[in-house]
Amino acid sequence: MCLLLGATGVGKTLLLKHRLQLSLRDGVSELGEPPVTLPTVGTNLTDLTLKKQNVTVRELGGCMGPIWPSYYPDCSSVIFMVDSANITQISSSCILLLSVLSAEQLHNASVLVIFNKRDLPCTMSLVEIKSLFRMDDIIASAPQPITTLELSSRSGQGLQEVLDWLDSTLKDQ
Ligand SMILES: Nc1nc2c(ncn2[C@@H]2O[C@H](COP(=O)(O)OP(=O)(O)OP(=O)(O)O)[C@@H](O)[C@H]2O)c(=O)[nH]1
Ligand SMILES: [Mg+2]
Repeated sequence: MCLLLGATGVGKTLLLKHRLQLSLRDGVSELGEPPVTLPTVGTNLTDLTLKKQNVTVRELGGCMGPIWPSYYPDCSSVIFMVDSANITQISSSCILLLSVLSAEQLHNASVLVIFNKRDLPCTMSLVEIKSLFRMDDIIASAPQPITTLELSSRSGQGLQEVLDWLDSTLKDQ
């Protein structure tokens, strides 16, 4: 089980329900305009078939933060999403990420941090965002292996890298 976590509105549902599944079926270039999504009150469960291996991804809505830990026991990998265009949410996202990384039950999980919404104009560069996040310090001190990626769930740019990461976590198991 892979958990898809992140503050509300960062783009988890768009990625899981309308991008990962579709791109596996039709290819990354055939995505089209994104449909409207609603805030997830609860969880979204999706099975993905990657190069003949299956992985179940569970999105936990941002508003479910207080009960995220009850889903940690079955989890072998974590995708943590950040809205890199929402500068006011950066510090709270950073605190959320630190609390996820410090959870004992997730110490053996592989972690992917996605900086989403890279299509929006006037966003900071990835270098600036990572420095606000103190990403290098986080990677150096966390017990988990952490990978970072840039993504636009809207355009699909970066989706293939997310699929490749998911595939690599399955091979490691
Ligand atoms: N421009 C742009 N908008 C995006 C992108 N990803 C998601 N969005 C938009 O952001 C809004 C929130 O997306 P959701 O997928 O519902 O967010 P969520 O993380 O599932 O939110 P919760 O379920 O409340 O935790 C929607 O209007 C999406 O279309 C992106 O890469 N670029
Ligand atoms: Mg959602």
